[in-house]
Amino acid sequence: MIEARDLHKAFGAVTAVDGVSFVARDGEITGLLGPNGAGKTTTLRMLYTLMRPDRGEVLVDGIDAAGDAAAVRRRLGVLPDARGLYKRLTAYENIEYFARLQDIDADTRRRRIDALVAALDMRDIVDRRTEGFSQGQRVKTAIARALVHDPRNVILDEPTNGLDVMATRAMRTFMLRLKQEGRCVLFSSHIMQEVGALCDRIVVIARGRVVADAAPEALREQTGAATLEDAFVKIIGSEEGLAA
Ligand SMILES: Nc1ncnc2c1ncn2[C@@H]1O[C@H](COP(=O)(O)OP(=O)(O)OP(=O)(O)O)[C@@H](O)[C@H]1O
Repeated sequence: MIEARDLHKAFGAVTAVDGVSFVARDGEITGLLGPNGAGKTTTLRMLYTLMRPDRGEVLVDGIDAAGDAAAVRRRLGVLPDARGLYKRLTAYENIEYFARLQDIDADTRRRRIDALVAALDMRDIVDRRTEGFSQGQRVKTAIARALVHDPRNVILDEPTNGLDVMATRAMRTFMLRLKQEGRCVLFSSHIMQEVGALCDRIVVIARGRVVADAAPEALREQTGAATLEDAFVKIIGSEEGLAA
């Protein structure tokens, strides 16, 4: 379980995150949805301990990130916005390097990497150096690397960004599989259809604040909109109206 409690973050005069609170539960997919610049990446960065909040708390499986960041990191698998692979290493070596950093023994390493390579359908690329990889191939490698220590909680920053239709579908299937395994899956997106199709819960963020937090169907009903996309536009529109 991942919990954001009243998170705040400013960069000079820019308030990126302004009191964000929500809970992402185990066995559910939670979508953080918002327009460009809403504060999604900044929120996720605080959740995965890359960035310290100015104020507020992050709890992962009840552990306070400010108190024990290392324990929180062990419980998290993260696909950051910058996918960053070692280009001279093969995909396998990239994944294995992270497994070694987590002190995973050789047998377990091999077993887990084989399982991830099969699940992500990356047998044809696993022994290639990552230099020159396509966007989709990079994302797969970065996800396998993020999950090699078998974390209970998974944070994905715009996981389908730059992927083609087939790769996007495969990514969605993979996320549903993580959910079925009982993990807590939290991802960011600005694509309404994607969030609507996948999520048990949608947290809508605009101008650094949570403006809605509900199941997709409830969100539609609350706004009286015909489609989720209309609901989203209504929610964001009213927020901007309020702030103007
Ligand atoms: N390191 C930084 N320095 C200065 N400003 C920043 C920094 N990181 C984020 N911001 C600002 O904070 C705000 C929120 O940015 P953030 O990247 O969290 O939004 P986002 O919702 O992820 O947007 P997008 O969908 O465009 O990726 C923006 O106004 C952005 O310019």
